[in-house]
Formats: sequence, structure tokens, C-alpha cells
Amino acid sequence: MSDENPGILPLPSEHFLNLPRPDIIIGTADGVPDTSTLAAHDFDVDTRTGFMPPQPPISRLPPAWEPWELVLEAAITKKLQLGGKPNLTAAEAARSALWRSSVREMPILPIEDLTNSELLLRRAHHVLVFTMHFYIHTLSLGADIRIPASITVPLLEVSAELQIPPVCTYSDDILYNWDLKTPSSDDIPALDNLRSQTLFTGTTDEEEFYLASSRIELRGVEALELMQATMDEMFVGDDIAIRRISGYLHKLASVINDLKSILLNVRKGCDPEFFYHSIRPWFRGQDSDPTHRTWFFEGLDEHPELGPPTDLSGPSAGQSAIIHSLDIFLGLDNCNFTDDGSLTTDQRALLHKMQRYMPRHHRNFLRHLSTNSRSVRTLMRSNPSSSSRSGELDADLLEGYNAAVRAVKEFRDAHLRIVAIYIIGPASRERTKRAKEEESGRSVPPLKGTGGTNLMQFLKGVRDKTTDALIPESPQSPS
Ligand code: HEM
Repeated sequence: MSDENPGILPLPSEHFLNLPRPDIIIGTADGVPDTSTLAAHDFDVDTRTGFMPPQPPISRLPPAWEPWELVLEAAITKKLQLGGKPNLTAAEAARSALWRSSVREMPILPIEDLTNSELLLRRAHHVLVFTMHFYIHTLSLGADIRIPASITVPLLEVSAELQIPPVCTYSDDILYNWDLKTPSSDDIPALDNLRSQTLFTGTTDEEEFYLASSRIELRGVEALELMQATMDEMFVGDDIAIRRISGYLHKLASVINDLKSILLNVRKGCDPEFFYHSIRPWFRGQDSDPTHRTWFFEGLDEHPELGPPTDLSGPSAGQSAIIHSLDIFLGLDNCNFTDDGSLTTDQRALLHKMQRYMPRHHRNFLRHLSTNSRSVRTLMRSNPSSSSRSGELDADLLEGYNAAVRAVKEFRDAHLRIVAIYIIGPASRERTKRAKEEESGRSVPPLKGTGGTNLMQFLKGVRDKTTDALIPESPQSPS
């Protein structure tokens, strides 16, 4: 099936995303090449929009899947509320219950005719996971979580095709959830001409939260270009190439500074208390459920081939491939250049886990980038300045590299500030309030991120390892 929706620019029929793909089972093992695209070099990274698609994602499935679109639309127009909202009215609870019965009554729609189009599969995943999160998070906190087969069966099938988990991911709320505010013929969407397609709360706070990441993705395209240019020059490797690479690294530092500013600007449009209490709970995955409930996927008895899902963390911008690319390119991902490191195996495993939630082509891009035998960090080791007799590193190259690493470290400092403002602050105020109300001295469990991590310890660990990657300006080689 082609993408026939009116107003949507179809991809050329020979584009790799429109080519039929062989059947794929979920969870290709690490290291196994992905044969699902016929052009192995194509990682679905666009020269203009990077990890975002060059055209706005489609906003409606063809009529055969209209029942899915209608239940999602109803959840939005009825302004369904979180089941755990304080002072939820009886009318609000009843409205949610009625909507949930309509989801239960939906037939299990076949997905076969979606499988030839990557774009339709993405939209299907987007619609089904938003509906599933509406379903789960409108339940009261004491209720069992039993997700009806009308959602689970097609969602597991679509997720298996896309090789991503059956839960809301960064790609659902950022990469494939945007549109242009005003139509434009520009090749690259302007950062201030973006809007989101689907929102849980219908608020600009939620939209601005998503758009901060979208803007980072778009501004990050220049970083991808600079990485590419550096790797090209690394093949040449002569003095001129080294001078050019130094320049690219300095420029990269300034692009990363822009990413930091965009991140900090999220404060202009998204209120932290509202984010913490009214937006973030919609994202919760199974592992950040406040009452530790298991998500039960109904209908799998009749579909043993689907198997119960295991990856059910909520969406996180940690699933953005742009920051992972910077880490890999600068050699920060290995994090094995000091022995006394603060990043534990578990923490590193968490960063890798986030890659399982990325679109598979982006995951493959990162894998490809990390198998590049000549990383920019090894270049530091092999490039004494041509005028140096003592084997000193080329000063400008070293400065450029350190500037880029420092910029990533400063991005992470800013990110820690944001997490403090948006999560730690509101959470601690909530605890104080609760403690006062309950006059209870009970110990409180550690704060967890959307993706279920012991938050600050994890984020500080990653930031500190970035700092460790700075190369001293003395004549000693980096390890
Ligand atoms: C209000 C805005 C934001 C908040 C509250 C926030 C919160 C968090 C949290 C809680 C984590 C821990 C992982 C988890 O359990 O989910 C995390 C990780 C991460 N976030 Fe954010 N985030 C925000 C914006 C962003 C943006 C815009 C980006 C970049 C696109 C970003 C990039 C990352 C990365 C790369 C990680 C993994 C840890 C690391 O590599 O340092 N975050 N974030």
C-alpha cells in the first residue's frame, strides 16, 4: 500500500522506506547486520533534518484503521484526566471509564496492509501507544492494568515490524509527532514554525516540552555534518586535514552550545510544576509505576507468536540519537579511559538500553558510527604537531577536541539543572507536602526518571565521565 493520504507528499516508490521488507522478528541481536533496508548505507538520517523525517509525519491512517484514529481523537477531545489526579471528579472518572469501554469494544484490526509502508507503521505505533498510555493512566492508581486485545495485538505486531518496544517512545512523541505551524516551502523547517500533532494534555506546556527536543534534533543536523566532514578528513590525515578537523571541532563546540541554549529555553514555555504533576505521569512506563503494577497484555493466548513484551520503560530524550552520536563520535561512550570511573556497568547498560527504544535505522547508525576504527579520540593519540620534536599533541587539534568535550559536559550540566527544576524540585515539594499531611516519618524511595533510573546518580555519573574525557594539555597521550 502506498501513502495515499491527501496533502501528504509520498516518498518516491524506490525510496528504501517504501520498499517491501522481509518479515522481521523483534530484537535483532546486537552485532547482527540489519538487512531490512535494501540500501545498507541508508540509516534514515536526512541531510536537512537529521533524525527527524524531512516531511511532517502523516497525521491520519487510511480509512481501514479509522477506529484507532477515532478512539485517540475521542481521548483528546474529551480531555481525559489522569486517574491519579488529586480531586478527580466523579464525572471525569466516568468519562474516562466510558472511553475505555469504547477501546475494549474495538475489533482487533489486521495490520498486514500497513506493513509495506514504514510511514504508516510509524503512524500506527504512534496512535496505538498514545491510546494505550491514555488507557493505562486514566485508570485509578489502585486498579489492575489490563490492556485490551484491540490495542495489544496490533501494537505488538506493529512494534515487531518496526523493531521497537510496544510503548510510547521518543520517536512517538518527538521524531514522528511534529508538523509545520504554517505551511512553508523551506527545505528545513524553521525552529519557530513547529507544532506537535498529538498531546496528552492539549497544553502548550506539553507541546513546548516536545518541541525543545525537536529543535535540538534540527539544530543538531549541523553537528552531524561536522562529524561527517571530520571523518572524511581523517581518511586524508595530512597537515591540512588536521587543521580542518581542528576547525570543525571548534565549530562543533559552538553547535553543542546552541543545543544547550535550546534545552535551557524549555523553561520559557513549559511550567515545571505542571510538567511534573500533569504531563510526566502520562509518560510512565511499567517500571516507573508508583504502585509497581504489572502491565497485563490481554489477547496473547490466541497469539503465542507475539510473546509478552519486556521493554516497557516510558519515553525519554535519552532515546535521542543525536546526543548518543556526539558521545560515540567524541569517544565518550566507551568511558574506559579511567579505571576509577563513576559510570558503573549498570549505568552504561542503561544508555545502551535507551538505544533499544530508537528507530532501528538510527540504532544501526549508532552501531555503524561506533565501529568506525578511527575515532576522533584516537586521532589525538596519533597526531603530534608537525613542528613538535617532543611528540606533543597538535595544540589546535587538542583545543578543538577539548572544546567539543567541554561543550558536551556543559550540555549535561545544563540538563542536570533542568532535571533539578522539572523533577527533583517538584518531587521534593510534593514529599514535604505529603509528609506534612500524613505526619509520617516513613522513608521515601529514591526518585526515578521517566525511564525508571535512579536519576541524579545516573545523570551525574554520565556527566562526570564526560569531564574525565578532557585530555590534559601536557605531552601525554590519552588512553
Ligand atoms: C524538561 C526537559 C527534560 C527533562 C525533565 C529531562 C529528564 C531526563 C531524565 C529524567 C533522564 C533520565 C533517564 C530516564 O530515566 O528517563 C534524562 C536522560 C537524558 N536526557 Fe533528558 N530531560 C529533558 C530534556 C532533554 C532534552 C531536550 C534532551 C536532548 C535532546 C535530553 C537528553 C537526555 C539524554 C541524552 C539523557 C541520557 C543521559 C545522558 O546521556 O546524559 N533531555 N533526561
